[in-house]
Amino acid sequence: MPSLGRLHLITDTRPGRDPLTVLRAALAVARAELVVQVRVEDDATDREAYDLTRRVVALCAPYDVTCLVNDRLHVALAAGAAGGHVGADDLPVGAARRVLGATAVLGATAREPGTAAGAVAAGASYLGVGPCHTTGTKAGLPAPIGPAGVRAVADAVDVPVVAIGGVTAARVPALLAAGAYGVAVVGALSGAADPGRATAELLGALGC
Ligand SMILES: Cc1ncc(COP(=O)(O)OP(=O)(O)O)c(N)n1
Ligand SMILES: Cc1ncsc1CCOP(=O)(O)O
Ligand SMILES: [Mg+2]
Repeated sequence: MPSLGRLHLITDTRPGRDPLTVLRAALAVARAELVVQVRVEDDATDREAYDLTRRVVALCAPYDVTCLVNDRLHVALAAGAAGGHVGADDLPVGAARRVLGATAVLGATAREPGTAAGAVAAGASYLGVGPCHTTGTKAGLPAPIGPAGVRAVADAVDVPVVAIGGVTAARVPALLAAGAYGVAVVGALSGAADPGRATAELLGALGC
């Protein structure tokens, strides 16, 4: 399995956003430190998810950047992505591993140590842990777990912990100190006036 990048860019496909422009800017700066997760709105069609993923895979290939697909593992397989990410409302981790195969990258969402250990035992190769901080990107989430919550999970598992939710460059040091391996962001790049510069700031905070 290839080593995992530390900066995970999750696509923002809300109306008015331009995920491919943001991706191009981030790729040029981050190169192989980047992981891209294609995440579409729940009401997007599989065809829309597939078309976007094909374009992302093509953009990532020259940089040797890993492309993952959120939730829709059949889209990941069909579009030639390196793997996927599942949470509590998606396929169970063990089933996701069977779908993707032994060598794929498989992320699972965890907010507490017991869930995290179970996900790793079932085949997760990394964990997305959060929300760490308040986020305006996804509604209906439980209260933020903060760096202390990240530490509790990181202490319980031996796979990379990727902190998510309200992550900014300024918040990265505390997350790393809590045991995070990397971070996943939507708004910090999608909402940035200069996504290339924002990528550089996040990488600098990550020590990349
Ligand atoms: C890296 C990472 N961590 C967590 C999530 C959230 O996944 P999930 O809980 O399934 O929620 P949705 O993203 O599907 O709305 C993630 N996507 N990536
Ligand atoms: C999908 C998801 N799951 C937990 S927080 C989150 C959204 C993160 O977005 P942002 O980086 O803009 O806070
Ligand atoms: Mg999900």
